Amino acid sequence: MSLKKDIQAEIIHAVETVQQTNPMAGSVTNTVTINFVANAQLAVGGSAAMVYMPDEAQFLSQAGGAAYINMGTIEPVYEKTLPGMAETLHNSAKPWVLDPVAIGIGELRTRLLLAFKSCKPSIIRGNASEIIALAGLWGLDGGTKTSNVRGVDSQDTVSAAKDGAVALARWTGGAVAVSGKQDLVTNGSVVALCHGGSHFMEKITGSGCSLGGVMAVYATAAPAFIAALTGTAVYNLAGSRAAEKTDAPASFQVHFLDELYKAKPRDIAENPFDIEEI
Ligand SMILES: Nc1ncnc2c1ncn2[C@@H]1O[C@H](COP(=O)(O)OP(=O)(O)OP(=O)(O)O)[C@@H](O)[C@H]1O
Ligand SMILES: Cc1ncsc1CCO
Ligand SMILES: [Mg+2]
Repeated sequence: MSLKKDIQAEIIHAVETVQQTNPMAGSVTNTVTINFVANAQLAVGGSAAMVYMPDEAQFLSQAGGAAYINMGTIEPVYEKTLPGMAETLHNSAKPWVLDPVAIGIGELRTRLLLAFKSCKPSIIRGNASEIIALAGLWGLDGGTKTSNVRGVDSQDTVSAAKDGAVALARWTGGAVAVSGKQDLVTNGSVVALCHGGSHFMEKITGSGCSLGGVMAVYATAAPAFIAALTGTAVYNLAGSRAAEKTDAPASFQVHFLDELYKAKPRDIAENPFDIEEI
């Protein structure tokens, strides 16, 4: 079988396993999009739980099959919550997803993101500006501390983040997913370019945050690269289908959740992507 066919078979297996087993992936995630993250995790067949406190994060890290840390809005308590949570996940070889939202803003976020370097997130998911900036913050090739981060929305192209994504994946030994008009997903030796989605995904907040939460759900059932690809594929599929049903963002968000829920394993695996071995 070709590499692409192998990957598609693994995607089907990941989707079916999640739909059959309702796995829990706990999150510490931002207060802007927390509800959308939970709803997206439920729509693909997972179970969601969101916490803030250190002991609760420890509990979820052990109870869940994977976990999600999203840095979008941080609180002083996160200084106690997040480093311990990331260490527990790393030490217990539990898959975890990091979304370095708003990297570059503020001293605490920078300190927390630096501390995650040694905890090697299984999947790093971000838009292009965030991936370039994280590779720079961690001192890896392909990153630059002067990426065009301005807030939480990307100011860079996905292709500009390729070197940083590959360097991050080689550091963690996991996968990196860069979102945008096309999505780039890599494990450091294979780069997939994934197509689909809709421009409306830029007009609703949290399409990226919720994608990170969905990747954590798939990471309970599949290796990091497959989990990242599966999340990316179901988002592109559901986004394209939702855009056929509406011409405005609020109803797009409703249709999008419905299409996440309705997406079939084979259709997800067959959503278009190209593979490059590097
Ligand atoms: N112009 C576009 N066309 C098609 N799909 C898109 C487009 N922009 C974003 N997407 C899709 O939207 C999802 C989120 O990507 P995006 O880059 O907007 O994340 P983000 O900036 O981190 O979002 P947020 O921070 O609001 O959660 C991905 O599935 C991506 O494929
Ligand atoms: C808008 C916004 N601000 C902090 S987190 C967040 C959600 C999208 O990343
Ligand atoms: Mg984001």
